[in-house]
Amino acid sequence: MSSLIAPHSFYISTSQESQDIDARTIQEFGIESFTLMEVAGYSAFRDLIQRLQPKSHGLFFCGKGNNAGDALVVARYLLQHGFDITAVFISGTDDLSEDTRKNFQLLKRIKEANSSIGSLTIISSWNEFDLHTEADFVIDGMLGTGLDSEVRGDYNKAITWSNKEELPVYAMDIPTGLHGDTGKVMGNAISADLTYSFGTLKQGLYLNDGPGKAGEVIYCELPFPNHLKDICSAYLLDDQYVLAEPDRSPRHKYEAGVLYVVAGSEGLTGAAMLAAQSAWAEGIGAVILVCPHGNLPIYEKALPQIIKKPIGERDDYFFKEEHTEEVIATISEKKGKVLIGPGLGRNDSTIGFVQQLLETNEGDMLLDADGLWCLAQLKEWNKPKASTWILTPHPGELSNLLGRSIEDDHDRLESVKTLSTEKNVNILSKGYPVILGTPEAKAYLTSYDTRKFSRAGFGDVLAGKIGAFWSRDNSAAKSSALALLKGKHILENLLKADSSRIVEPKDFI
Ligand SMILES: NC(=O)C1=CN([C@@H]2O[C@H](COP(=O)(O)OP(=O)(O)OC[C@H]3O[C@@H](n4cnc5c(N)ncnc54)[C@H](OP(=O)(O)O)[C@@H]3O)[C@@H](O)[C@H]2O)[C@@H](O)CC1
Ligand SMILES: [K+]
Repeated sequence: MSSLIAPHSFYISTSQESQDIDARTIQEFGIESFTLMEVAGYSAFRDLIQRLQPKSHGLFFCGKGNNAGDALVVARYLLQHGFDITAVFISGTDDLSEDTRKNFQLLKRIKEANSSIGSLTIISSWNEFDLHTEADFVIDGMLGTGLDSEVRGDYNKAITWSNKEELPVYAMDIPTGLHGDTGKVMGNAISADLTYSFGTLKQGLYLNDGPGKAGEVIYCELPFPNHLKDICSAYLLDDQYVLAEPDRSPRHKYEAGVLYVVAGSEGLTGAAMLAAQSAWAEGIGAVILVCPHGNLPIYEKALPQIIKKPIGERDDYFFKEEHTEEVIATISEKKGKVLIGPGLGRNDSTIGFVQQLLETNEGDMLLDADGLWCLAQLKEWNKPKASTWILTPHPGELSNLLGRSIEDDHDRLESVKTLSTEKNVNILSKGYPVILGTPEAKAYLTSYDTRKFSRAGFGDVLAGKIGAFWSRDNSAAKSSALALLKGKHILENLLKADSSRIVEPKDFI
């Protein structure tokens, strides 16, 4: 069982899922759509008013669907607070959705009733909009989850105009033109500084072009009943719910966790060292490096604190099939987790060794680097029933495991969900975002910039950390999440001290 229970504010939905939750809240639960729109707009307003210059001038770009209605609610509140509002209806005002039409009436009515509030200017088509209009900010209420194809007509012009101006842009729900599921730009998309995501976080905000287009994402709660939100199966990873690290004060050396690192052939010992050092730095009871005997002198010198278990003969510099039994006996000595892969190499006999180990070792295994390559060569994955696996592929390795290329991050998300469920494994798919898939068909996405971790060596450090956390905490998902968040915190601190700093794997040990 996955132990990561995300609070509802971290639920990620597809457009269809959010429309279903909307519809069921209205029809089954009995909250009217007009009320939902009011709550959406009001919660965006509450945040916005703290960011905007008092009584400044906002341009509200509106479509004709409910996304525009959200923007008009914001406009009504800001108008009452003395802001000047220019509402530009890209498709005119004749064909507005029912709730949006009502909000349009309310906006006009509030101005008519109060002459002392801000000014209200209505522009009924893009053609009537003066391109030299001076304003302080843009509210994007053109298209939300209703986007169904590449952006059409004057929306394109409004997006291009906005992207050329230097004004801050605040998007309602999704930046116009960004696909809510894939995060791809549909021909053209507005670049927002901030996006208010209503009711659930929209998946597209975190995939492909999403992070670049959405800017900061703020979740706005809507009165959806919790049980309806449970159709979501993706979540944003966050410290708030990934529980604090397990207790670091060991009662007995081995009770604080044992990690076997099966790694490091000749010429590739650096990877094994990074992984072992990274795990050791987490203060676990023991890190036991299981290595080909010939490489022992290198490790004796470089890793004095780490227990070494040399395998085979003094002239064995890589793992061979004949080592399988000895390795199984070694990793069965004490209860622990096994990290296999860093710097193993791809010798035929090493591949045979790894494959035998995968099929016969009943314990829990974390497969990284060459370990994944060996797995990908197998037609069938005969994972022993009792064992839990965590796989940590980068996009190329994920492609190998799938036996096909991956188109983009949306494809990667779908593939990780399917593969982890079908194969009953945990998959930590590296990339931006990192996607953590569990056998229960749940996916957790990182929200910070993981691109700094793409250089060689970071994978070994991450694998060491996951292994260390896993050796102390029995949940594969939580261990993976703790390791990711640890990297995030270290990165934030390093960049706080020096924002231009080039980070290296050893910074994260
Ligand atoms: N439902 C609720 O309870 C709540 C919903 N909420 C809000 O509603 C939003 C969803 O609203 P929605 O479903 O009305 O769709 P929306 O994004 O406004 O656009 C639809 C219009 O766009 C048009 N159009 C489509 N594709 C296009 C393209 N490529 N290029 C150009 N035009 C295109 C299409 O017109 P067409 O041209 O097809 O006639 C259609 O009329 C959601 O994101 C959230 O903000 C919140 O208030 C909370 C409660
Ligand atoms: K929008």
